[in-house]
Amino acid sequence: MIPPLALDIDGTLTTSSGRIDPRVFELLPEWDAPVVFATGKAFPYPVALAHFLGREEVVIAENGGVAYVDGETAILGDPAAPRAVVEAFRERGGEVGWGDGDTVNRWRETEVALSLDADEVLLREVAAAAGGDVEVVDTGYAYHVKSTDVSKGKALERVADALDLSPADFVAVGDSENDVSTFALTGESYAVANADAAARDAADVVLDDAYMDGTADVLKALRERAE
Ligand SMILES: O=C(O)COP(=O)(O)O
Ligand SMILES: [Mg+2]
Repeated sequence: MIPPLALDIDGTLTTSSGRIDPRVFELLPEWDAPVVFATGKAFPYPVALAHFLGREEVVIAENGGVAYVDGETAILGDPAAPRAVVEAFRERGGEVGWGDGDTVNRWRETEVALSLDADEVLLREVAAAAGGDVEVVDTGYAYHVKSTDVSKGKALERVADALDLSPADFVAVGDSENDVSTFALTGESYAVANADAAARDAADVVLDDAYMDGTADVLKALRERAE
């Protein structure tokens, strides 16, 4: 049987330049099991990806702060503490760094994402001063200021339950520290070759190939195994 998938987006379904790899549109529309997009990006991004793949929209956004399955949205984190940290960071001269409009944060419900150009040392200092409830996660694409009790893994437990599955039924592919909680719960976990140290350590297998080259290899192998 073809297994359900829990797929990270940035660094996993993309090219090295951050574009969605065209093989996503070949391999995923016909995948005959649930596909959960589990991302640090805001809610509309994975919804749009699922929509334009013609798939059911089953998504985890904001590193687990938002989950959507069976037409129901669950907000799984309180934005107050992360927002207060970013406010204090700004008061000390820090900049979120996305420029005017800030579509990165516009639709965020539970956390705040900052550009990698932001002052990381100051951000971590301000977050540490807030006590243990807030953490800074570096995905390689942004710094995320989030509640410590929010994770992609916890959200996957909820989504899997709604699908009458267990997280252990899933195969996960990812590339960064925000995928570690997913890797801990899924039956099989793969880190693409571009993955950071945390994801490499947590994965069952570190792939030889990077970005979608690695992910496509996993998907092809899973399909062959199911035949
Ligand atoms: O938006 C980010 O920072 C990372 O997103 P990802 O979880 O899909 O890799
Ligand atoms: Mg990623």
